[in-house]
Amino acid sequence: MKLAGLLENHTYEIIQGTLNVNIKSIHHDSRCVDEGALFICIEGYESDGHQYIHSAIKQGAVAIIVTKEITIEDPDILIVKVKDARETLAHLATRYYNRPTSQFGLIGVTGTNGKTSTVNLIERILRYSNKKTGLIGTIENKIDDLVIPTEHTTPDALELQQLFAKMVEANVNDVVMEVSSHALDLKRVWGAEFDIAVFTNLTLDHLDYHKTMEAYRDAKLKLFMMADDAVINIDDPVGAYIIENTTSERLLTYSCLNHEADLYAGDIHIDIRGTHFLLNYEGKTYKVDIQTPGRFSVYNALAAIGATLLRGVEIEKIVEALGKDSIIEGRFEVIKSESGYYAIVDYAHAPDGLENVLKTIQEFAKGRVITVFGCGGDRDKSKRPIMGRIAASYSDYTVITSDNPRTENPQTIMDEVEVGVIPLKKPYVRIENRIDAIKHGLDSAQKDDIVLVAGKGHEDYQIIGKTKIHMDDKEIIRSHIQEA
Ligand SMILES: CC(=O)N[C@H]1[C@@H](OP(=O)(O)OP(=O)(O)OC[C@H]2O[C@@H](n3ccc(=O)[nH]c3=O)[C@H](O)[C@@H]2O)O[C@H](CO)[C@@H](O)[C@@H]1O[C@H](C)C(=O)N[C@@H](C)C(=O)N[C@H](CCC(=O)O)C(=O)O
Ligand SMILES: Nc1ncnc2c1ncn2[C@@H]1O[C@H](COP(=O)(O)OP(=O)(O)OP(=O)(O)O)[C@@H](O)[C@H]1O
Ligand SMILES: N[C@H](CCC[C@H](N)C(=O)O)C(=O)O
Ligand SMILES: [Mg+2]
Repeated sequence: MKLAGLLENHTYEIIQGTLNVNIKSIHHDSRCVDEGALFICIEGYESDGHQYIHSAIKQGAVAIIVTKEITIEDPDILIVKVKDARETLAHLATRYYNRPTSQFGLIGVTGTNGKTSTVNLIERILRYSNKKTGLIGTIENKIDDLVIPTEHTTPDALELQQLFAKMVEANVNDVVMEVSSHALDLKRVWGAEFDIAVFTNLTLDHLDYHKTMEAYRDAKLKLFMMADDAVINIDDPVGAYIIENTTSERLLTYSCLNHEADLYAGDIHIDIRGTHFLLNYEGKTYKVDIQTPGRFSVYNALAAIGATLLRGVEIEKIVEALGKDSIIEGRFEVIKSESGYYAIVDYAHAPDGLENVLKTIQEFAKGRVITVFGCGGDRDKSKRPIMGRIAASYSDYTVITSDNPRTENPQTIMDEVEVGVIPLKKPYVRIENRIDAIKHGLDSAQKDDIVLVAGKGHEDYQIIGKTKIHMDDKEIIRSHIQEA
């Protein structure tokens, strides 16, 4: 493919060489460069792509895109300068793969919590209505039944467009994806043609990256400048801000508090196995049953209902699909022990998520609540004492442990969590080893107690330093208790 065509409608400056060069592949990682490749240099958070130009050329790169002044001895190498390498990467990737998102319906879900849950519900509803789907998210990527493992919630622009192109090849009708705030800020979804954008909620998280809640909110808002239609939670104050600023033409609002919303859920009943509510839509009432407990699950269901309605699925079919299959891996998964207590594995890893899950548990807990949790390293530190306070206030006993410490000292992370726990003057313990912590939580439980194991949900690993070891909360629980 000629670079001239790929760069059409983009601003750039040729430093040396001719645009007539044939590009066989595009890479931003020098380690992947092969013969005939275009190498695009990104100034990143950890390193600078410009450092790797020479090794890229050695490996066969014929063209380099830069944002800095550089000189190269080989006059045959094409050098092009652009202003924003991440935007250029997305522009090139979109064109290289022939604008795949113009070939299917694309739904993007953003918000602090509930993206994975909502995306999976949407996929299940669409599949239940006989659509062929693609899914991109935290747990995995999927093309119809084919599961593709993933590292990121939202892949980088190159990987993303390549994945979209595979979805086109597989003739999918609809793709539903999680769009993280990092992805929006780093232009990973730049150039994707969204039909629908969904807003779940905005609460404290990721301030290590965005610095302020306003910047975090405005990163999320970008998705609502890219989509034709939008589905918005108006119970979250940021919903109004999005409605004010979005360029989407058609809006569907949802709420559990405001009868004026397009989709309103009332008469909510929660038990340990699920949630039941009455949905008001276009003057009619529908009884909805989902298999995840909690008000937050009602919000996720409403978001999924809104998105699939906009994709043309009939309301009756949607309600039927939700009733059949709405359990999501690692999201409020319940394991009952033979001796009559329950363990719940959940991915709550931010204050709002943890509070929602614990409030839900309070609604049906007959015995004591024991919470085992920690916070991830190299991530927003401000949430640690807040999560500590929330855990201790809603639990009878708190076990502070390690999550993914990454390059931080786990004891320091636990110290920061403990700062929030201490003032509540309730029983707690620190056990760094997560396996021992979970076992201790379970051993402390009696009939009717609930042991919440939070933070890692579906994750089957623990990241210590830069190393991943196998660790699976559900597996640990199942091997330690007799299941009922
Ligand atoms: C802040 C962030 O998201 N950073 C991501 C980003 O890094 P970066 O662009 O700054 O890249 P860098 O590592 O500094 O390297 C700069 C450039 O040099 C290149 N390079 C590097 C080394 C080399 O030998 N040769 C080479 O060419 C790299 O390919 C890159 O182009 O691009 C990298 C490659 O795609 C990602 O691995 C990296 O994810 C980091 C590790 C990360 O942890 N990101 C998390 C926070 C994230 O994105 N999370 C969200 C979910 C959040 C949520 O749940 O809401 C997600 O969407 O997953
Ligand atoms: N709508 C919601 N509102 C608040 N909390 C929620 C909601 N849905 C789920 N949660 C809580 O947040 C946790 C994470 O949910 P989920 O994985 O769906 O969110 P996410 O937005 O995909 O997270 P991530 O940013 O890690 O991808 C759940 O395990 C649950 O505890
Ligand atoms: N997508 C979230 C996942 C957090 C999961 C938790 N187990 C952790 O490692 O902090 C993040 O990157 O902040
Ligand atoms: Mg997710």
